[in-house]
Amino acid sequence: MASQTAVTQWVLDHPLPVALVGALLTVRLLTSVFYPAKKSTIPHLPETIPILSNTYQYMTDMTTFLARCRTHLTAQTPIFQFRLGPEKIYMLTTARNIQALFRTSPAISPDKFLCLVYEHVAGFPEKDMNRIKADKTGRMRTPAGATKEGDDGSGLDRYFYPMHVIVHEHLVQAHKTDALALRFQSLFEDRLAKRFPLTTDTGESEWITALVYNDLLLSDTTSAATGTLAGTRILQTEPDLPNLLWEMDEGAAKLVWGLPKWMNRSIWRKRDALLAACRRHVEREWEGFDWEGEESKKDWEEVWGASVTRESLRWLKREGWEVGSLAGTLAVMYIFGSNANTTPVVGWCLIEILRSPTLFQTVRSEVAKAIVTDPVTSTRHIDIQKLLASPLLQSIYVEAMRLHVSMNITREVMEPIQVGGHELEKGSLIQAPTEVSHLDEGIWGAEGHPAGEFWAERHVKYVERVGEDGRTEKVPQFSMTGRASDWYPYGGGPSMCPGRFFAKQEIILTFSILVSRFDIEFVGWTHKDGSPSDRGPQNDVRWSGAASVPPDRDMKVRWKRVW
Ligand code: HEM
Repeated sequence: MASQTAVTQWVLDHPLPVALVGALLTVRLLTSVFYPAKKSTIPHLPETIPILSNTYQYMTDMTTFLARCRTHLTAQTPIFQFRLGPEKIYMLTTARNIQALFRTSPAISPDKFLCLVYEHVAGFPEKDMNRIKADKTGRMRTPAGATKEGDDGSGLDRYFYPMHVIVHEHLVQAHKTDALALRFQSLFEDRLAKRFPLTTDTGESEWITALVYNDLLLSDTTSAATGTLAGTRILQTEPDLPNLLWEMDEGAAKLVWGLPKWMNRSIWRKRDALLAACRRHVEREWEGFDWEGEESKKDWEEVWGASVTRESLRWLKREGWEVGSLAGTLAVMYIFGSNANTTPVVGWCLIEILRSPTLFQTVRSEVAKAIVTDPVTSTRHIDIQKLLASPLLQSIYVEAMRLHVSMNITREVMEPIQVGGHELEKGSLIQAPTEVSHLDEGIWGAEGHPAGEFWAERHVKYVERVGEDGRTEKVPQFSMTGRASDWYPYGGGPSMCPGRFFAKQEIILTFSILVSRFDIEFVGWTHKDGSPSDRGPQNDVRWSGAASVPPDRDMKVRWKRVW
């Protein structure tokens, strides 16, 4: 009787795992009826209870699941399969297989995963979700499945292609990205000037003790990046926006796969709060904005921010999409998705630079080469193009992304396709976990610098060059030769992240501005609330497989602005 009560109590105390196991058992039963096992040469990921164990671990403990993937995915066995409930998933690695995944082919589509994001995270209304799900025509001008030559898809209700065109015109083109980077730089420096005012007597600010990640980056970088992409007006009318965004971030990875509302109401409430703020903004500003005027042609204006945001929303409205889809696009593509992925990487770059006094000084000298002084006003600024040319700074950026972006890049098999000598079944999913390729010792390991460790110079090589005086000298060069395909934090192929150029500029600019304009002293490691911690930060495993992974602890520093 006592043990029966204990079991009942355990069940009552653990509603989530119990409900999940119940649901999985049902799925298992239905699956064995509707999906009878077919013979396949692709090995299965071992598990104790068929379908259940792997699914449960995938949903509840991605870090351990990915650690198992790292042991099972090898050069000899670069692909295996497992079931995530009713879905068959192939997990794969090696540059060759990844390249196959990223090629433009009607047999492979990235849309299913994006649809999950639109539906569960961006909250697109049902009618619009049906339009997106019905669009099987891909991102190319010629619709996938076009039957006659010259078919340009006119007359079809397309979503992915027109959005692809807008995003590429306004985000990928170099002059657009450069304009965004300049805007970010000026908004970020304005924030810093307000927060760390220079005193008239010393020309420097007061010393301030603060947490690098939770105090500074989560507020000041977020405001500058949001102001750049989504405009500064929304930050004035919805001042709580940065908090809403980071509150939603706590559970966003769980939302993607459609976690039912009753299982975690607070995550849904936070999502709804961010979406509601964006919806209010769209409703408040739409009518008053002159959609034909001068402002509507600029690279940036304060109401919608970057032209990519304005043009995405303009297109959706013109094509009859509901206001909920406009708000979801603003919230998830241009506010949440961008901040939630760039900020953790900036955080890691800073943590690595500041924890080593030698690296801090080296980075400072490197950034100094990109500082330009105006001959008339004597004011200084950082020249972004010079900064981005630095081999060391690029290497630090690539290294932080390698170690701290963990995404299972997902594709759907639309037609049976051969990958790595195996035929993959139509209707199944393929995932390439960045965590497996990015931590591969054989690819990234170097003597004294194992793949799992941060090494600022991992992507710098020294090449001989004949100088102007005729003497041979060794100069540093940024290099990923031979391993570029094993680094894919931005995915690849037609759906490759179009924000990657801006993200790189934002990340390198942010840590360079802080390191060059501030004197900084390390005080100690802390928990997120500022209480002392006995260790430095590690990846916060709750984000594994789904995003850039933030640090689970923080770094307390004393700093003052010196210019
Ligand atoms: C470190 C920062 C970032 C990371 C790691 C990242 C990563 C990714 C990944 C992995 C994808 C899916 C690619 C695929 O399936 O092949 C993606 C898509 C996308 N990203 Fe990013 N991203 C970052 C920053 C940004 C920024 C700053 C923006 C916007 C300004 C952005 C906008 C988008 C959009 C619009 C898509 C969808 C593309 C499509 O469906 O064709 N991302 N991103």
